[in-house]
Amino acid sequence: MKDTAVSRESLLAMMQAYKTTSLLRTGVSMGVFDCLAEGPVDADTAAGRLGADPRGTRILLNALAAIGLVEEDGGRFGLPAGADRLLVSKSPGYLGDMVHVMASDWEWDALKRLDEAVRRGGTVMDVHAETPGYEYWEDFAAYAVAVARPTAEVAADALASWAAGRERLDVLDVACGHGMYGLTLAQRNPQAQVWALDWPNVLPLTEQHAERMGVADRLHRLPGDMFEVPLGGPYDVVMVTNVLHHFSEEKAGELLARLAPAVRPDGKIVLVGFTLGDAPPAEDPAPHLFSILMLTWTFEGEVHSVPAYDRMLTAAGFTRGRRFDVPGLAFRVLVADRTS
Ligand SMILES: C[S@@+](CC[C@H](N)C(=O)[O-])C[C@H]1O[C@@H](n2cnc3c(N)ncnc32)[C@H](O)[C@@H]1O
Repeated sequence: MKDTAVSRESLLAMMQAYKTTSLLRTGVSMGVFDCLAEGPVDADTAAGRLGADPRGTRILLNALAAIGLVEEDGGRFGLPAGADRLLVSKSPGYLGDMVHVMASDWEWDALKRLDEAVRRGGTVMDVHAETPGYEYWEDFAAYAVAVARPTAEVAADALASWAAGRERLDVLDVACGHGMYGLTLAQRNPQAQVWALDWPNVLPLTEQHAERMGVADRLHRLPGDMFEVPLGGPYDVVMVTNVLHHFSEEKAGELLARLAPAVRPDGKIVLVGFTLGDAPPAEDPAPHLFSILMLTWTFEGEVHSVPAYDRMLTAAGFTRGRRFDVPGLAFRVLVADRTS
């Protein structure tokens, strides 16, 4: 049986977990893993390549070795299995960019004020996830692709046979960020046209991804507030991914009700997000840890349950969602049809 007792060791590890985060973030941002990608080197050589101080580099490399992100052997430092695939920027499985999101000052500064957010029951930040044009969303759009792409593939798979039979596939990607959800549909379906809705400061990033994915000629911009901007349409697919948890169930439901008339009668809505299940928090930690970020960073946001999503969907005029899991990630994809 798993030992769940709180121990001195577990508490001391928790108190210092931020050091691990800082080491990973520094290793990525200074290019340490790229510098070691060609093979092991000593600290002085690494310092020369990084343009950093030899003493600072030696201390950093030994600390990275202490947490297993680098291997040390006789004073030479190299990459262990996994780091070569996940932390070297040229690798197709590169995950390092996510430090600019998950280990960013934006998130850390918000979490420093968790106690105040708990007392108030929502954000105390002057600038936060609901601030129009928040700069964090530019970093998110630039760097969160590695996690979004596999989830977008699951969503595209879920729609594949239905989409293939359609002459048109007009897609509205609401709060699109990087745009991976709509852009993946465009890559898979040559008839697809994608309308990308987000704040004006984010859409240039979406356009860059569209260029890279070869679908920029089928991307259209809808800059503005998703609660106010004219939606155009109607659309065959409306995608609302990883944004409803910014709001209470009531406000998220209002957004879905606003979007519903923009969906063609035989169209579909696709939701993506963490979902809260019935398992105790210790058995399914991801949604609870994510809700902590929402508490510090939004007025009323938190992770919703699948029944809550179904309530919002049916109240807005959709069927309940068909649920698809994403291998290795805690996201769920929900696909629903219009009923009215
Ligand atoms: C967590 S990101 C989700 C991005 C993408 N849909 C995904 O699934 O990864 C939230 C996005 O919502 C956008 N956003 C937040 N509030 C918005 C609003 N009121 N109107 C338009 N976009 C908004 C942000 O700019 C950001 O790009």
